[in-house]
Amino acid sequence: MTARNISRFWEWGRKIICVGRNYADHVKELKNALPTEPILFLKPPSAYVTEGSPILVPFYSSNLHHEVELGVVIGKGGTAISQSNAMDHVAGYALCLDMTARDIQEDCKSKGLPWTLAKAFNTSCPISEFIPKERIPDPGNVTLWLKVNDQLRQNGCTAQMIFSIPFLISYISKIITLEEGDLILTGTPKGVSAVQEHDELQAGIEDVITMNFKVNRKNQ
Ligand SMILES: CC(=O)CC(=O)C(=O)O
Ligand SMILES: [Mg+2]
Repeated sequence: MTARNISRFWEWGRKIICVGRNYADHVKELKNALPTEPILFLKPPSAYVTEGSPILVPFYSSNLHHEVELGVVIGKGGTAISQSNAMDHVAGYALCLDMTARDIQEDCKSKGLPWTLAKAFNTSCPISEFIPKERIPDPGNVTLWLKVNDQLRQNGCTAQMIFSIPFLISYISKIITLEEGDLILTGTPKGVSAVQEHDELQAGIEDVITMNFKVNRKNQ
């Protein structure tokens, strides 16, 4: 059997674990309460979409939002990983969008229902190429940005995260065993907004990477 290549981790069928409300400015813009512990939810591997394929608006939503996030790709699995060892479990990073059907999320929140329909639909996790760990020496201090049709909507620094990457790896791995190829989405800074069919999204991490996606017809 040929060895699998971590640079195509999205083909492995591993977990996508997402952290919500990890930036105070985004918590404020959505009028949510600041979390005292990380808020976690999952996306299935079928949520992945890579450049060249479109983001599809789910047929049941009329308010699809972008959320630009730093993704952490796990290179070495583990359970109850300590914060001090956490970065040894990281293979690299990916720039990610946590596409969110905001109208559906608000409805789920008001009814006390899970966020699956709002967060886990096909193409809800656009990702960049794999970024080897060495290319981001300090993931706790990099700037992420996102433009819609050339207009800057999000521009935030990972230094503003409420829960750091080592803390998140340690916290998550006490609850959900991490495996090689898993991806952790670390939350979005402020500036989330709606996208429409035919919009063009561009996002980047400083001078490390950029990625482009088109928004396309409804996903049904
Ligand atoms: C309110 C949210 O959708 C939480 C989330 O995903 C985030 O990044 O924050
Ligand atoms: Mg998010």
